[in-house]
Amino acid sequence: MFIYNIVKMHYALQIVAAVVVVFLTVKFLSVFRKRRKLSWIPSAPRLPIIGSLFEVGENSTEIITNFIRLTDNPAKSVYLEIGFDCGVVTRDHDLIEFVLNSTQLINKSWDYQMFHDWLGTGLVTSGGTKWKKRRRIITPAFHFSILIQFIESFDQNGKKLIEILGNEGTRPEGIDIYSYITNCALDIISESAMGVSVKSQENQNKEYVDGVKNLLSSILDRSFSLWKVNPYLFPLTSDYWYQRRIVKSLHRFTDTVIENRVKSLQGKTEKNVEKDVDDVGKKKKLAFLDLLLNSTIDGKPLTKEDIREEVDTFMFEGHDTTSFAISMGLYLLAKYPSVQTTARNELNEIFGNDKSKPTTIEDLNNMKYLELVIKEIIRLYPSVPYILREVTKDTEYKGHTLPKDTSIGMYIYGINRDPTYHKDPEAFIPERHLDTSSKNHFAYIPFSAGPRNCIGQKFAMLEMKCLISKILRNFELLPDPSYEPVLAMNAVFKTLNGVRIKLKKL
Ligand code: HEM
Repeated sequence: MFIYNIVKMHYALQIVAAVVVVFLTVKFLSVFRKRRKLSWIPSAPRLPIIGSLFEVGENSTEIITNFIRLTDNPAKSVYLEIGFDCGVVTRDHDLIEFVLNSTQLINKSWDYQMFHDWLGTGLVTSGGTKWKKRRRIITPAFHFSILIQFIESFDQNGKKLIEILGNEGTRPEGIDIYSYITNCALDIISESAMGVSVKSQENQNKEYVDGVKNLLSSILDRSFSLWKVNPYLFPLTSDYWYQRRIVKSLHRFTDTVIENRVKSLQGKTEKNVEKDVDDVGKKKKLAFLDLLLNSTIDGKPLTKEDIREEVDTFMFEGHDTTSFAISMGLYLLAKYPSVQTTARNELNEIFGNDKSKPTTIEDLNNMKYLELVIKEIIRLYPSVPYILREVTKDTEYKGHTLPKDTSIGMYIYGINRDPTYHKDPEAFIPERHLDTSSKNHFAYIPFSAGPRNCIGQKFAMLEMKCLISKILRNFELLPDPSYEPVLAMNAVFKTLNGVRIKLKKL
C-alpha cells in the first residue's frame, strides 16, 4: 500500500511538473514573440524574471522621472517586460494619435482592475460593447444645457469654501489647500451625480467621505506593492479586507441614494413630472442619476448595479481629478505672481469690486485669460498622468505589428512636457495656448483624445474656473518657500506632501 501511494505521488508530481513546463514554455514563447515584434522600439535594460522592474522604479515618485528617461530616445517610446507582462510606454505623438483614434484599441489594461470592487465596470473601467453602449447613453448628460444647471452648485459650494478658508486658511504658516478643495469638489460632484450633497465641507457623512479618501489612498499604496498588485495574492493581505469593508459601506450609501431617488420620482404627481418641477413647484435640477434612471439599453432599463457603478464612477473621476488640478493651479498661481495679477485683473473687470457676486455662465465664458491659465495648469500637472490600452488583436502600425496581449501606456505627463512639442516646457506660460496653429494636437492631451476621451471635460473646466476665480477674488495667494510638491503617479495624480500655499485676505 505504502509503495503504491509513493508511485501514485510520483506520477502526480510528474503531471504537475509537465503542466508547469508546458505553461512556462507557452508563456516564454509568447514573451519572445512580443519582444521580437516590438524590436523596433528601444528596450529597457532587463534582468531574468523581474525584467525591467528596477528601471521603472521602486515607488510612485521615481516612476515619473524614470518614464521620461526611458522614453528619451528617437522613438520616444520604450519596450518594457516585467515578469510575463510586456508593454510599451510612449510619448510619441504619432503612436498616441494612432492608439487614441482607434475604435479597436479601446480596452483598458488589467491595472484598472484595482478599481473594480468599488466601480464595477462603469464607464472608466469597462471595455468592448459594454463601454460603447454606456458611452452612448451617458454622453447626453454632459450636454451644455444640462451642465449649466450645475453652475449654481459650483457657486454655492465655492461660496462655502471661501467662508471656511476665511476662517481657517489665513494662518501665517500656510495651509494644505488640497484637503479643502477635495471637500468642496466632493460636495459638488455628489450634488451633480446623485442629486444630494454629502456635505463634506460641513463635516457630515463622514463614513462615506472618509471611505472615499481612505479607499483611494489604499489603492495608491497597492499599485506600488509588487505583491499586493497581484489579484491572486492581494486577498491574502489585510488591505484586501480593509478595502472590502470600505467598498461595502460606500455601496450601501450609493444604494440608499438611488432608492430614495426612485421613491421620490415615483411619488411625484404626473403634472410635476411633465413640468420637471419638485413638489413645491421649484424647477428641479436633473442629476446624472436621473438620466441613468430614465435610460434603457437594448430596450431594458439599467439595473440597480448598473446605475450604482456609473454613479460611483462619477463620484471618483469627477472629484479626484478636479481637486488635484485646482490645488496645483493655486500652487502655481502663488509661485507666479504676475500670472496671478493678470488673472485677477480680468476678474475685476468681470465682477467689479463685488467679491460675493454669484458667478453666472456668462461670467465663466468671459474668463478668457483664466481659461489659458487652467489649460497651462493641466499641461504641467495633468490630473490623469498616464493611460493604458490593451491590444486585443495583432494591429498593424507603420509597417510594424503591435502584438496581441501587450499594453500601450501613453505618458500624458511626459508628452505635455516634451521639449520637441512645447517650447520651454517646464515654464508656466498661459499665453502659449493662444497659439492654436500647432499640428501636434496629440502633444497636449490632458483630457486624452479620441472616442474614449474625458466625458467630463466641459464640466471640469466650468468647475475649475468657478472655484479658482472665487479664491482669486477673495485672497492673495503666496508661496510657502519651504514647499516643493512630491508627485506620486497613480490613476489620478497625487502629491505625497499635500499642496501648501499661504492665503492673505483681500
Ligand atoms: C481636471 C479634470 C479632469 C481631467 C484632467 C480628466 C482627464 C481624463 C482622462 C485623461 C481620461 C481618459 C482616461 C483613460 O483613457 O484611461 C478621462 C476619462 C474620463 N473622465 Fe475625466 N478628467 C477630468 C475631470 C472629469 C470629471 C469632472 C468627470 C465627471 C464629472 C470626468 C469623468 C470621466 C469619465 C467618466 C471618463 C471615462 C470616459 C470613457 O472611458 O469613456 N472627468 N478623464
